Amino acid sequence: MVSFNIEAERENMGNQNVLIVDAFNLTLSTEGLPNPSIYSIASQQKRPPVVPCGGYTNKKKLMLQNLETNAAAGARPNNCWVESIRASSPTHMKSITPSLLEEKRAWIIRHPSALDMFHEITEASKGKQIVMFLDYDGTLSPIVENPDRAFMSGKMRRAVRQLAKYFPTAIVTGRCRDKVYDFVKLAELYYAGSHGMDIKGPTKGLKYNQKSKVVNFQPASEFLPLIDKVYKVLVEKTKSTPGARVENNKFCISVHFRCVDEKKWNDLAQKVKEVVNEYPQLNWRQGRMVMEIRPKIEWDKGKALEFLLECLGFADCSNVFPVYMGDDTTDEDAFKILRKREQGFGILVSKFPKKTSASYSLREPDEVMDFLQKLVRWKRDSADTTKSKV
Ligand SMILES: O=P(O)(O)OC[C@H]1O[C@H](O[C@H]2O[C@H](CO)[C@@H](O)[C@H](O)[C@H]2O)[C@H](O)[C@@H](O)[C@@H]1O
Repeated sequence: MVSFNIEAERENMGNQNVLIVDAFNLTLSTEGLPNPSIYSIASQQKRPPVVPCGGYTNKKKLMLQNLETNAAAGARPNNCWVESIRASSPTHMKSITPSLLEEKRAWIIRHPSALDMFHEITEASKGKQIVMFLDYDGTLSPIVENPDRAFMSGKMRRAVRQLAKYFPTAIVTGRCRDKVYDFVKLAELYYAGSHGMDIKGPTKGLKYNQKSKVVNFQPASEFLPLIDKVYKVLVEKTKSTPGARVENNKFCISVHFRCVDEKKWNDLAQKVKEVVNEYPQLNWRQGRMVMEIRPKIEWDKGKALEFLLECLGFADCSNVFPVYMGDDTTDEDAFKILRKREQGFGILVSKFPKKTSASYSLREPDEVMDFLQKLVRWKRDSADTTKSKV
């Protein structure tokens, strides 16, 4: 018998109702199962389930159908929710077995290390302007229990500062913009806080493109009073759950599960959902051990990336090469945009195989730093070569 970790994420976005089940993370007996490659189920009412390729045993089929039914009914089965939260931020790979290792190898072939593929990446960028987009938590800073103490190292800050000397660089985060600025402390960057709902350009002058505009954009500003109100309601409602923490991210709210006893996760999720259900203008998504409550508007990290490219004067350019690095489900919106535009690359930061639209992977923030430093050296060296030829 082989057991897998679980990841089942329900994205509850507007009228979408999507359940993604990641087979890497699904705790199932896989005895006699075919290759459990990554699959997803789009669950929309009245639409028949999309059955994953390949045959599955009845037991697995049944479980998938149950998940489907639950998602369509707007409910998440309790054990599924717990597993989904647990797997949103795995700390170790359970039961490493030959077939799991095989899966991991197959995943790495599909999403090779950006460090190993450095030459290919820089070759593909030749003649184009690289623009860097960096998520914060789990990408520039390691994941820690206390969100107020998610500091990035001095070495990482130096790497990002160097990076911004050569490439337009933006921090794109779920956090409140001011808070992430307090962590990063670099005035020469663009910052997109609250999942891109609060965007501001550099306050210290780096001008990369004649056409670049001054940036100050808040597409969800009318939601501010509502977010403040719901934040207070959530603080009140969750105060009886030991370890629960509610974070006001200005245009969105995070409810943290990381320090809550696993036995209380269902209960906490239920409380949060009850509050959110009271406000049809809001919805929620699951992040790493967190529920993120936000305005129901068509705006996300992917839209923020496109907006920033436009501000930088690269709206309809073919000579731009955006690179987006992130570790979380919300970063997938940006990875998808890059795929759609067929420009640049997404790099997923994860030690564990995950369903992703990113092209490459890096295991952890230290590898992100190595990649950024390498990019700076490459750019510097190519600038020196050009100079010596002149
Ligand atoms: O878009 P991001 O920059 O990745 O922000 C997403 C959430 O990040 C933070 O929470 C995460 O990091 C915490 C500190 O390491 C960790 O304790 C938590 O479990 C993670 O979910 C931030 O605190 C949240 O508000 C953001 O929504």
